[in-house]
Amino acid sequence: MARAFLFVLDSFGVGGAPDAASYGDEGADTLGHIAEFCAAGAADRAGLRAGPLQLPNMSALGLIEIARMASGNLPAGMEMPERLFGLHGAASEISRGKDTPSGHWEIAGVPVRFDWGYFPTEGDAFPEALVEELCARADLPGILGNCHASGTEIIERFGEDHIRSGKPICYTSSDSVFQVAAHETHFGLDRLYALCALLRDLLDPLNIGRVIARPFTGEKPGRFQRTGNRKDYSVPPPEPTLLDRLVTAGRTVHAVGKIGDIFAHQGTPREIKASGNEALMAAALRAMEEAQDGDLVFTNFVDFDMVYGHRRDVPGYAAALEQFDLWLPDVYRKLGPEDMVILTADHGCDPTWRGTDHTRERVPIMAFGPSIRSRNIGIRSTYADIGETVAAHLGLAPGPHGRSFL
Ligand SMILES: O=P(O)(O)O[C@H]1O[C@H](CO)[C@@H](O)[C@H]1O
Ligand SMILES: [Mn+2]
Ligand SMILES: [Mn+2]
Repeated sequence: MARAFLFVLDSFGVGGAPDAASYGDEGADTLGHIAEFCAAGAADRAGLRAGPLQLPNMSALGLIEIARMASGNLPAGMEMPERLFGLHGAASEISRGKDTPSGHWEIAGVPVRFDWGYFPTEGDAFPEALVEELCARADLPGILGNCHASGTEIIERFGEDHIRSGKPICYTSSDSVFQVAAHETHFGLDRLYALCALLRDLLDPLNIGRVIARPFTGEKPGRFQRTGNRKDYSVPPPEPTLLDRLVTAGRTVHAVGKIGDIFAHQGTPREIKASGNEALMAAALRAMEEAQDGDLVFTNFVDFDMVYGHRRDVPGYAAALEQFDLWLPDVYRKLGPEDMVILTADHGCDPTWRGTDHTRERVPIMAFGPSIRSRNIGIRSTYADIGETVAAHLGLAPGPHGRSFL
């Protein structure tokens, strides 16, 4: 029997979402703009990388053709491969949110057709009654922030005040999210987690998708650093996902990185934590060795989004892609004759775009394995086709959303 390995390059969009304009994202193109900056010499960084974007392995898996199909543009400066391997295509998202849970759940066969709750961009972000209840129940002297913000900027701004006052830094973004930044030792990591768990309960009636704990260390601006102890408190998916279906069928889902958190720990009997793309890839490769016939290894590579996309760091994003590309032969070497790998993404986060939020884009689909012949699978109308393909590959009955491209 076969095994499946699903790798989500968090935020690696390829532009061209048909509904981008209604998100203010018309023209956003994570891959296209990174390639353009690289080709123009605008993504050189001493000691890190230089010149045109080099992704030879993903190009051989059809990435250049994917970009052309998805956005209408060829990524600048990238070299055309001599021949292609595997299935290649792109997918549009039908879930309304361009957030991580919506993207992952849709990949796992469950599009999100309802609207999440969001916090206002003007004035205080959080309702007064909520803040009062939070402070009373968690015995807090108040909160800092209470606005839309970039997570690294807001700890620079309020970090010292937070250490002095003991007030947690609370902020949001264009996602359905309540984020709490607090110092790992001055405030305490367990106390931060307890606060986020309490918030999770308080925010359910407002239909907020996620509460995120954002612990940091350091004593003053310029020295504050977020740690790998980030923790997401997601609401559970609205229907059984591919992961639940696999577990019901007696399979093991190996959830690497933040997959467990994203699925609210449903259908993730085995969770493997790692911080940083390199450690995540090492963990994924180990899980590939351990996976049995019929299993799924599902890995999220969060750095693309968290460390480079939201930070609008083009050279950093380009270097992370180039590094990831070099790991692909190691992935290939772990495959048995019936196995399949799918590389995809959950939304865009164009590092050249205004603001610091996600961007509505199509995502790439690159599927490969020793027994998978090269074929163009076109533009799929939902990410759910990815989950249905994994389901078909692993011998599950079809689910209610999406269609397998096998
Ligand atoms: O700016 P930071 O804290 O990285 O937050 C970003 O990360 C969150 C989850 O992806 C997004 O909602 C966005 O706000
Ligand atoms: Mn994401
Ligand atoms: Mn993000």
